[in-house]
Amino acid sequence: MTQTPYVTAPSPSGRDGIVVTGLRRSFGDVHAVRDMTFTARPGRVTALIGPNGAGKTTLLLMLATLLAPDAGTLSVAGHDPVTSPGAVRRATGWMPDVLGSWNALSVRRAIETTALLYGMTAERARERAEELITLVSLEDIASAQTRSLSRGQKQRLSLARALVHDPSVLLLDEPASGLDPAARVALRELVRGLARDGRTVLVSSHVLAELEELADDAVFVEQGSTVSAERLARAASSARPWRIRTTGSPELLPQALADLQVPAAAVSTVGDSLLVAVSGEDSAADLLAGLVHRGVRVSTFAPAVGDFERTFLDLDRHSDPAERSGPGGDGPLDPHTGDVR
Ligand SMILES: Nc1ncnc2c1ncn2[C@@H]1O[C@H](COP(=O)(O)OP(=O)(O)OP(=O)(O)O)[C@@H](O)[C@H]1O
Repeated sequence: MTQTPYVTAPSPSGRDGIVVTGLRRSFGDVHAVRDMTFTARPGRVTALIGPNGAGKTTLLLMLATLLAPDAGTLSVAGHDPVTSPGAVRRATGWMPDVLGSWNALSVRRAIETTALLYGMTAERARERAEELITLVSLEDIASAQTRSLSRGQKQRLSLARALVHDPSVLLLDEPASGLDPAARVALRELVRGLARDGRTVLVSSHVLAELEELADDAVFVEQGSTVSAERLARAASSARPWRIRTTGSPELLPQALADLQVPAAAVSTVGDSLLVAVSGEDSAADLLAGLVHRGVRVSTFAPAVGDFERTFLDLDRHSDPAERSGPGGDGPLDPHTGDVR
């Protein structure tokens, strides 16, 4: 995707972002969304993180006016999706996890048609389609029928359609799914640029590694409920593994760790690294200073996993098993696949 996105200043209503309070939605006796409360702020990318079945898509559908809540309040760009769906749709770009497209239309015509549905003139719709085709790098297949697109190409078309009316709020459900590594990097740059211009971006994914570099903020969801700030703080303060690699004499590091009275149970070996469980950034800084002081030549000293992943795994460790029966998310999340283990 190109680095020169077509973006204009978002509408002033974008200043309001997304505000969700006490949201609930059930399907029969399946409580997909039990109690969600969070804010996604303009100018920032907010990650919606949770295992399969946690209620992310159900939430996004309610924000996009496509599903009515049973209880709670919602505000999108200052409008209520229940009472003002038209205003919310004008302000919101929605990228679903699976593209529903007009199979026989070309990529170009599909975007033009979306633009016409948003009330643009035929000429403006043609211009807008070209802008977006360039933006998401679909130039080579602009004339191809959408039925022939690969999954990754469909994702790009879906994003282009979400951006047609230059929305101030973007709801992206698994946007990187099916993209190759280069396209993922381009998507990240594009989405970050859209947020920098003042848009509110809410991105759902269960692949945490993907979200680490994309998002500014995170909302964690488990079994239909957002995780409280208190539980997040508890998770953040618990011991986490740091990866340490050294050059030079291999016995120096274990010796220095012993001198620093790091318990043997806190140390494990993975490949050519040691993983050391450390509580908090200050302790990590002290440990690094201690190693260097003892002459250890440290070449790598970093958290073994990303922040989102660590927090999610810690949440799982600290959760009450009695609370863990629900419509989904019954086991810990595999941070790479997002599957429940
Ligand atoms: N229309 C529906 N009818 C019945 N149950 C539903 C419906 N939509 C969702 N559910 C159930 O609600 C729960 C939450 O589903 P949802 O799709 O919101 O989760 P998700 O977090 O988006 O999951 P994933 O990461 O797998 O996409 C699941 O148990 C799902 O089976």
